[in-house]
Parts: sequence; C-alpha cells; structure tokens
Amino acid sequence: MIPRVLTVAGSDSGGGAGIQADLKTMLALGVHGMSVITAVTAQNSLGVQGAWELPVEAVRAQYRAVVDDIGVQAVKTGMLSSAALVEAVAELLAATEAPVVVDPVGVSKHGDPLLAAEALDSVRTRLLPAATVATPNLDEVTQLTGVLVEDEDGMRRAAGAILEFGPRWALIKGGHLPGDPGRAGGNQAVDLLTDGTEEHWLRAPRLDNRHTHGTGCTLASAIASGLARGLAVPEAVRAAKEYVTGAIAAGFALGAGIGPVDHGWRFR
Ligand SMILES: Nc1ncnc2c1ncn2[C@@H]1O[C@H](COP(=O)(O)OP(=O)(O)OP(=O)(O)O)[C@@H](O)[C@H]1O
Ligand SMILES: Cc1ncc(COP(=O)(O)O)c(N)n1
Repeated sequence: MIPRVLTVAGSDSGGGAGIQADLKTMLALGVHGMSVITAVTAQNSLGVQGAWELPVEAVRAQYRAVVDDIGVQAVKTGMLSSAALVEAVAELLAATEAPVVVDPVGVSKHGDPLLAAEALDSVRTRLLPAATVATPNLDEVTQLTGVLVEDEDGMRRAAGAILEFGPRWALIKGGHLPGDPGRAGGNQAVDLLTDGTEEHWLRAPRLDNRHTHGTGCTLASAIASGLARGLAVPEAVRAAKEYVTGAIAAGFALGAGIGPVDHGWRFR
C-alpha cells in the first residue's frame, strides 16, 4: 500500500510554503499526502498579508477524520499559530505510534509572525517531547533555547539544548549561517542531525538563489515521506537534504519578491 503522510500546518495561498509545499513534496516523493489545516494565510512572494486561525475543534476533527479511517505512517507539523493549537496538536500526537517530524515554525522568511510569542512554552514542553525529529532553523533555536549560533560548534550546543526538551533527534538547519567562505560552514549549507549519541553533518553547496520560499517546509515533509517509507532517521534526513538542495537549485522567480523552491524539479 502507498505510504500515507499527514501534514498539520498552515495554508500558503502563494503555493510555495505551508500545506501546499508539503503536499507537493509528498507527491514528488511518491507518498499519499493528507492535510490538517491549522490556519489560512493570505500570502505571496512579498510576505504574509493576513492570517486566520481555525478553531481547535476544526483541527481536532480533521486529524481524527484522517487517522481513524485512513491511518498514517508519518506526521509532519508546521505553522501552529497559537498556544491552544500547539497544545491540542501535541495531545493528538502523543497518542500516535507513527514517527512525527516537528518543524517549529516561528516567522516567515519575510519576518511575519506565524506563531504567537506566548505559544513558545507549549512548543518546548508539549510539542517537542512528541517529536521523532525536530527541525528548527537557527532563529527558532535561539527563540526556543536562548543559544546563539554563529558556527558549527554553536550548532552542536544548540542541538544539545533542543534534545533536552525531549525529541528523539534534533536536526539543526544551518541554512541561515553566514555564507562567507572565511567562516565556519563556508560556502556550504550545513545541517547537524544528532540524537545525542550519533552525529551526522549534512553538507551541500550553498546555492546563490534568492528564490528559497518554502525550504524548511519542504525539508521536513521530505523527511516525513522517507520515514513513512520505512527509512531510518539518518537515511530519511540524508535523502530529504538531497531533495531540498535540488529544489533550491531549481527555485524560480514568481511575483515581485522571493519565489518558491521547485518541488517538481526531479520531473523536469
Ligand atoms: N542557499 C542555500 N543553498 C543550499 N541549501 C540551503 C540554502 N539555504 C538553506 N538551505 C538548506 O535548506 C534547508 C532548510 O534550511 P533553512 O535554514 O532555510 O530552513 P528554514 O529557515 O526553516 O526554512 P524556511 O525559511 O522555509 O522556514 C536546510 O537543509 C538548509 O541547509
Ligand atoms: C503557512 C506557512 N507555513 C510556513 C511558512 C514558512 O516558510 P518560509 O520561511 O519559507 O516563508 C510560511 N511562510 N507559511
């Protein structure tokens, strides 16, 4: 049977990030994608013009509808908007046996808030403990742990601090590390995956493409797709990194601002 993967995230009307990025990634990676929509955003290449949260009841009902009938081999979470939604989703996830990828989305690439500040504590104490893999970027690491990351040693400290909240694995995304060849990371986009025992450094060439809308959503959904296919976490993350690197390389202009990564690059 085709592996089934569920994304619990916000809708991006521009189609580059959020639910839309997740479902496109899942299609590209050969799994059946399903969605629980937490919020609707009016969004394009220039930013987020508006966001409307769904009632907790609507989120719970979508989740139950999918899990009770169809079943899931992996779940991915993205924009959760409020403390009430974080808590409700964390409670649902605590009861699933499927692997869970938590992308603790805080702000959009344009700096628009996608999570209320008062929800951070629920992310730390309720959501992260339910994660098989947590995938914070460097800004999210600082918000969640207070650790400021400037080099690869900082990424190691950040991973340790994230693991203390209880996820099985932490994937620290170094996409926002300065790309100056003189600095740690240099002209590479470096991520660190660790469970506190094993350490896997994932390196790819840092691509000079400004059309990177949706990188984080795409990476997390690709990891969930690999896990649903039965890959172990390090293999799923390695395959996902390869997929997102290709998608960034093929990212294209759309609208007047930052265009999306190309989820369909392998078909072209
Ligand atoms: N310029 C780049 N070239 C190659 N890889 C990149 C580049 N920028 C980011 N990446 C990679 O993309 C993945 C997502 O990382 P990033 O730090 O951009 O996540 P994010 O900030 O959560 O994404 P988003 O901005 O969509 O929320 C990581 O594997 C990272 O290394
Ligand atoms: C609904 C939604 N979810 C997630 C993101 C983060 O993606 P990015 O950082 O690329 O803007 C987003 N912009 N919108």
